[in-house]
Amino acid sequence: MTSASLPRVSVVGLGKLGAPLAAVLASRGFTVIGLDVNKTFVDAMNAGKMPIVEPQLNELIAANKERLSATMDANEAVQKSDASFVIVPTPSDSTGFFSNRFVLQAMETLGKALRTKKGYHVVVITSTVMPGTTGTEIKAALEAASGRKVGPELGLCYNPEFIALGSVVRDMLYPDSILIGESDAKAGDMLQTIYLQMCEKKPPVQRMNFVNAELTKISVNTYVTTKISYANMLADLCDRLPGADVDVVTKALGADTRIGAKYLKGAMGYGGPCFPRDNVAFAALARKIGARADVAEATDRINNHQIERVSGLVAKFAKAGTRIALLGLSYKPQTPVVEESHSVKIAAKLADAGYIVTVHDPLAQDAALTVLGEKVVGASSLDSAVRDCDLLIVGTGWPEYKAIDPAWCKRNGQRLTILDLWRTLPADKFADVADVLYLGSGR
Ligand SMILES: NC(=O)c1ccc[n+]([C@@H]2O[C@H](COP(=O)([O-])OP(=O)(O)OC[C@H]3O[C@@H](n4cnc5c(N)ncnc54)[C@H](O)[C@@H]3O)[C@@H](O)[C@H]2O)c1
Ligand SMILES: O=c1ccn([C@@H]2O[C@H](COP(=O)(O)OP(=O)(O)O[C@H]3O[C@H](CO)[C@@H](O)[C@H](O)[C@H]3O)[C@@H](O)[C@H]2O)c(=O)[nH]1
Repeated sequence: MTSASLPRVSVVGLGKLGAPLAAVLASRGFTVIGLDVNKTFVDAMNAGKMPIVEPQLNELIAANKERLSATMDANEAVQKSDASFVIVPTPSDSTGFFSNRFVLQAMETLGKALRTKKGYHVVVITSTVMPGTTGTEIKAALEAASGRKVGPELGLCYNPEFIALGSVVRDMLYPDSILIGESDAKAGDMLQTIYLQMCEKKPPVQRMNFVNAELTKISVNTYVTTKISYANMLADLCDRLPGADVDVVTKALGADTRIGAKYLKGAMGYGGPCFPRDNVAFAALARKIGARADVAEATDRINNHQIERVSGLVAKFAKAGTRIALLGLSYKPQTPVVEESHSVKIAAKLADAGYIVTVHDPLAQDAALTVLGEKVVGASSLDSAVRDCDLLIVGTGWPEYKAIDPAWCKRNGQRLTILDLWRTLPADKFADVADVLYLGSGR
């Protein structure tokens, strides 16, 4: 299809997910206009360089700027598009539910703008929302603000993305499948057309009603985290069984095609903006409607237990007052994001227990120090962090840490203990100067 014959798209919310979606759509021939309430993001998109760490994002924006613009004016965004993807935050509230307050604000502004727009328009909710809310409060807010009924003149879809930070562009171009919850076939058809043009290989498209799509999104994450917590439960067992090695066991387990090898690394557990909150929301929903969610609750409990598991291990090797260097603060390598990072939680717990904690991260050190405040000290360099500690913890498996020089670990006649929570360092390389202890490996 030529650009002129493709639906024009607006993307509401130019954050970690919205900005890459706008760039990927433009790169596949769509004319895209971004809308955000944050002027910095709008100006940055128009200047061709977003302040977001994501591989290929700024290259795609620069290469496709003739089809990509941004505005703070909802009227302009609506007039210049046929479909609007809404990708605004849905933070967890105190009950564990995702709050729709920003989505509802977006329905209000988009709806008002739609009053003066002629012709068909589809509103696509991409933000992760609680099951049962697209067809109720979100639809009602859109209809009230626009003065139109969802139907032949106004489509509504729920269409979550299954992207992981650090591979957002690739995940959008090569998804396993596309999930569409639709108000009616006309809305779903338009969204399917957009995806079949956007994705490099034509993925299977799963179309259904809103609530099934909402439940599928949250179920994918709760199921995948169940695999991770299962691997961590095994790792805990392996810690205590001489000769056991969790990597050997999970490799063999993953070879069974009913189980599969992905997301089965028993190590520190999952963090980040999505996984930890999804089990909490799932369980809160189940409680509210009188169902049981034992698996989701256990998955969350095992994940939270990882912090105790590590602090218990530290206490075996070092007393309060010991100088500890904790390397890696982001919730996974290659991102500056520290939301729900186990490393940051471990740093806080150890500092509260009286250890003297120095922290290091290639990208996330500033973000982590904002959370941790004066409890810990930020390292001036990797080498000084390693040289000036009595116990070393590798909390996030950044590849950079493989290059740590064993000479930095030399201590006058003493051997340095290194707790390597993701099995990042090659233990043999340090054999002369340090004891590298891996979690999940029975001693
Ligand atoms: N980041 C991820 O890995 C990921 C993956 C899948 C799903 N999600 C979901 O996508 C949604 C957005 O996540 P994110 O990480 O991109 O958030 P983000 O905080 O990085 O970006 C959100 C953007 O929305 C803008 N915004 C807020 N209210 C607005 C409004 N009324 N109108 C226009 N813009 C508005 C903000 O200024 C910000 O730029 C959430 O529901 C999240 O759960 C995120
Ligand atoms: O075997 C594994 C694999 C991952 N993790 C941890 O799981 C977390 C999440 O990792 P990842 O999936 O790479 O990152 P996210 O960007 O959080 O993406 C997840 O969350 C998004 C938001 O819902 C979804 O869109 C994605 O499909 C889903 O993978 C990280 O802390 C990882 O260290 C493990 O502990 N063990």
